[in-house]
Amino acid sequence: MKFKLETAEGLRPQIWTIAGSDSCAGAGLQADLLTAHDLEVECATAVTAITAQNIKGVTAIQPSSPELLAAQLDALAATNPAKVIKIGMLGSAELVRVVADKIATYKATWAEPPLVVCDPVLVASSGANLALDDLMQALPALLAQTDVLTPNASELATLSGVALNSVAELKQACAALLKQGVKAVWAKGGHLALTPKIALDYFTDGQREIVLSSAMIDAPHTHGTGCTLASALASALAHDFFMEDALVIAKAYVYQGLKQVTGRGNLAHLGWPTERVNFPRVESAQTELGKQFGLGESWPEAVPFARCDTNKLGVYPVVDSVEWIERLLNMGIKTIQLRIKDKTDAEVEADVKRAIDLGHQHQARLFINDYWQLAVKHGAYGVHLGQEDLEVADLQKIAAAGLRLGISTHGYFELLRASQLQPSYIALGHIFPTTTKDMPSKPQGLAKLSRYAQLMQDYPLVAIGGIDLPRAKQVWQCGVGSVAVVRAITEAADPVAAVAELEAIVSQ
Ligand SMILES: Cc1ncc(COP(=O)(O)OP(=O)(O)O)c(N)n1
Ligand SMILES: Cc1ncsc1CCOP(=O)(O)O
Ligand SMILES: [Mg+2]
Repeated sequence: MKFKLETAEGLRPQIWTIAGSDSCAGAGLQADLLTAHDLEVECATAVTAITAQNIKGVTAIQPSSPELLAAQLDALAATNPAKVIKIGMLGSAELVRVVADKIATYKATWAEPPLVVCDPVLVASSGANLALDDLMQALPALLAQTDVLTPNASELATLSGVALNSVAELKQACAALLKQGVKAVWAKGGHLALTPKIALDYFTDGQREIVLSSAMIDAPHTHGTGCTLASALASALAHDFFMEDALVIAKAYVYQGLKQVTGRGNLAHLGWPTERVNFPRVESAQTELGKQFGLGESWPEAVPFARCDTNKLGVYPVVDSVEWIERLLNMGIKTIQLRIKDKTDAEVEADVKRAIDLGHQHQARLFINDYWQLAVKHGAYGVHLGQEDLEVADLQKIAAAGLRLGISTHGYFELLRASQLQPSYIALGHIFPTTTKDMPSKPQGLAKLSRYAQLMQDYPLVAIGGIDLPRAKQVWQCGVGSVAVVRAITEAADPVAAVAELEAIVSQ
């Protein structure tokens, strides 16, 4: 079942597009509206220009007056404050100044300052040059208000003054824009000569670098891809996805649309992306492209792990003592985890060994959290590791010993990156608020969970975090194969009844 992505008030989040009208509706505000609708946000518009164009090019432009643009923005600000503002074509320096001034005010005065995604439409993908010299001069004021800039190769080269003949120059160009006050740059590689067969995108905010790749699609037309990508990014950010998640959603949305460019040459708008083939590959320090980009973040190499004997791992208690392991195995639990925190190997070894032995006796899938060396040493069914654990664990050893591996993930990006390691299961969390573990992020909720489950429907998936008995049914309806719980069992007045109730839910 797919749950709706909506605000606490039951509304679609609000975004704005400040953009030009494209008469053929493949790009500009028309593309933004179609994208926003597909990605389940409400999109208000402030029109910067009316253009006459088709996929062959732009034949006329009539910019809005600065007063008219300002009036549109004032009208929207009064009743529809935006969570994210997407900026597209701004036909003149005066309009750039109006937008930069207004956004500076919103950022300074709104209770929830908007995020700004700016697609610097200097050259449309159809080839028409919409840039004006004085527009370039006005741009720095807008760049200073921009959270993510989404230039294509030629826009990036023009704005930074750096030719893009190498990875080093691409990075240099992005660094130059960060210096101008842009918080992050997402350089779109669709037109990059560096990797002709791969549509490669490079994101940096000066702290982290993300490289996403997809096979290049030989589409007859790419009109509107830039606008669509930026508005898809804005839409995903409006749903509170992390930046890295929003990037992969946007790239997948454009990719699926490009595969089905319409007979008239416009990108297709096909709804929320759900098919894994349309999602990009996440490059890492170990991959060919990752090496080319000098990605530093340590990330393990992919190794094939033993598979779980089922995709439906069912009720999955996560407990911190051998006593609980024994009690629950005696109740018939078949998937279980020993999760002891903050002790030395020597302190936990006896408990780990005892739990593993009990797992074998009951023919249960016994996972050890964190202590992977002890799990290997004593032959556990599997190991559970989080994102940070992956940076230090030796996955080759875990795989070579025939243990299963479960990995924690917290969104699309981590899910895709984890799936590239082909673990035995993937955990998705935290779904609801929890007091059991300090979580740096917000709970994911059912709407996001149902989308992850749809994307990875052939994979053993485990949902975790704040799942109590009343919520377990809805979590199960999202399509996961397992419900992992701590307090729902350990703090239940009657743990036997709680297990029975959970078992009844997962057998539906
Ligand atoms: C099934 C399952 N999912 C997630 C976790 C959390 O693992 P991790 O992120 O490594 O955090 P700690 O549990 O180690 O605090 C888990 N243990 N089990
Ligand atoms: C270990 C862990 N990882 C993500 S949430 C969580 C704790 C889940 O505990 P509870 O079921 O009591 O909310
Ligand atoms: Mg851990």
